[in-house]
Amino acid sequence: MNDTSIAQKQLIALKKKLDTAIESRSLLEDDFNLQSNLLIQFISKLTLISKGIDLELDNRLAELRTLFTKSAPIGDISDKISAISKLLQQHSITNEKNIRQMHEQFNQAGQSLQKINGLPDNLRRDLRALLAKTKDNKDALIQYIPLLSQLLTLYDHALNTKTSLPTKGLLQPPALKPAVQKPLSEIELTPFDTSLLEKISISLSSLPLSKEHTNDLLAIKKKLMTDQSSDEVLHHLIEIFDVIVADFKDEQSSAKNFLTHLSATLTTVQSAVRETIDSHHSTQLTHDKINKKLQLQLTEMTGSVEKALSLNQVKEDINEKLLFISKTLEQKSKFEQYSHKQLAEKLDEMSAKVELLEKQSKIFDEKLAIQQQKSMQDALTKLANRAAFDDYFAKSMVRFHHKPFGLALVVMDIDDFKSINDTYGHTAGDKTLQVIANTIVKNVSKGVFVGRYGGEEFVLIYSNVKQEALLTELNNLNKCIASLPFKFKDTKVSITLSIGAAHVGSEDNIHTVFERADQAMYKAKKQGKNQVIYST
Ligand SMILES: Nc1nc2c(ncn2[C@@H]2O[C@H](COP(=O)(O)OP(=O)(O)OP(=O)(O)O)[C@@H](O)[C@H]2O)c(=O)[nH]1
Repeated sequence: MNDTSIAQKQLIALKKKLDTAIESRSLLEDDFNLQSNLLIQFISKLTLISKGIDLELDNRLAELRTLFTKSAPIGDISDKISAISKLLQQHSITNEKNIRQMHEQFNQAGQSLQKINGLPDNLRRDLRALLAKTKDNKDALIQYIPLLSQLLTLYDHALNTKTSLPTKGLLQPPALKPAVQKPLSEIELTPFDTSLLEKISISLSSLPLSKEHTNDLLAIKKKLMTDQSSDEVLHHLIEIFDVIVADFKDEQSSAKNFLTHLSATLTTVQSAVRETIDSHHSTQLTHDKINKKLQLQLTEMTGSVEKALSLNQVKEDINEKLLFISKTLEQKSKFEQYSHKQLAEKLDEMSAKVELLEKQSKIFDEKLAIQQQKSMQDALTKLANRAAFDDYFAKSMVRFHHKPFGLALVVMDIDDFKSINDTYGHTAGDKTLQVIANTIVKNVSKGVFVGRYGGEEFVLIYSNVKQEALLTELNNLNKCIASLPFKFKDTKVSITLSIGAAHVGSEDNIHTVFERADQAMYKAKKQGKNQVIYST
């Protein structure tokens, strides 16, 4: 083989190597271009998402994109990326702060809405469900948007029910339009808003007044529901204030009387005790005197015996001294009788006073107990009220978490109760509430807590019940209520309940279990009312 052919062979081999290197380089270039494109696309998307959040971030992302498009040196790209990372880190901290703030604002606004009196039950229920959904912080601000929209809808409903908005919270109440001055005759003839009257009437039912004043209030309540011109309503409202003030004054003067009696009796008992102590002192002194006299007489007698010269003289002396001693003893016995009698009289007097004091305290204790019972009792149905329910349920939950037992909560709501009020009047509505309350009490097992949660909603707490037994009892109760022979204005009316029930589980707290029972009741309403739904 000559030199030329060797060189040619080497040339061919070199060309092959060169071709392979070019191919690899173009593959690498394709790969790099693909990755760059992907990165550029990613940066573009990131730019779109973060657009408007921060101008500096916008600019830096645009610069990074240009660096990639120009295939700039990796050092420049890496510097840009680290600056962007720092910015994003700051944003993440601000974002977390914003989420926390939004969470607080959201809940504050929800709770402010909850505090408004007279919200319709379904609105209140929806609000409770919404607040339960936002109990924990969300991961992103964006998740609050649908929740905020729901909250705004609830505020809108609340506004439409014409209740006043709270002054604090997410939304401020809209500025009121200046009232237009109407002619006096027109004002007097304007009928009063009946829903407002209903609310006043419901609040009146829960006032814990004395029996006499409660009857007065009931009479005014009746008039309030029939006379509805502004003038008449105003007059009845003043009457109501008068009754409340009179009850308050009675209560105050009865407490004052008791305290005056108590103070007088205490003073007499105190002076009797002081007198007894004084007389005990003087008795003691007299006793000591007599004892000393006796001692002296005995010593004298011993001395005269020792000094006597004859037996006759001893006899005479002793006789004389014994006479003195017997007189002193007689004096001592009389004195003792007298002081015993005096002490007994004083003790009798004192025990009579203490007895009186005990009687007065007992009366006051009973009054306090009645007052306390009233504050835990619903005035209309005489069932336990919401405060009593909260207290009982909280205690039951504590017991349950200490040692689990068959604890179940039931929420009941009268179906279409508004139409009873609207068609047959508020008094018929009140009567219905009373009859239903009595029927519930009569038809549930012994030991079940029965309370009026508010409006036409009742709650039961079972302390030891299994699911099957609970459902049997609730279904029977439901049938019993549905078959009650209500008759208003000669029309037979059937009234039904929607019932939701749930057992307490180890993970539950007061709110979660109430929510489940309430949701079950709501489901019963949605599925056609007059039924029991158990939440598993
Ligand atoms: N008479 C009377 N009515 C009351 C009392 N408390 C609440 N209400 C009325 O109960 C009604 C409840 O109405 P809604 O919340 O619309 O419920 P509903 O008509 O029962 O409808 P559903 O719950 O969907 O079956 C309102 O008209 C309240 O005024 C009360 O103490 N006495």
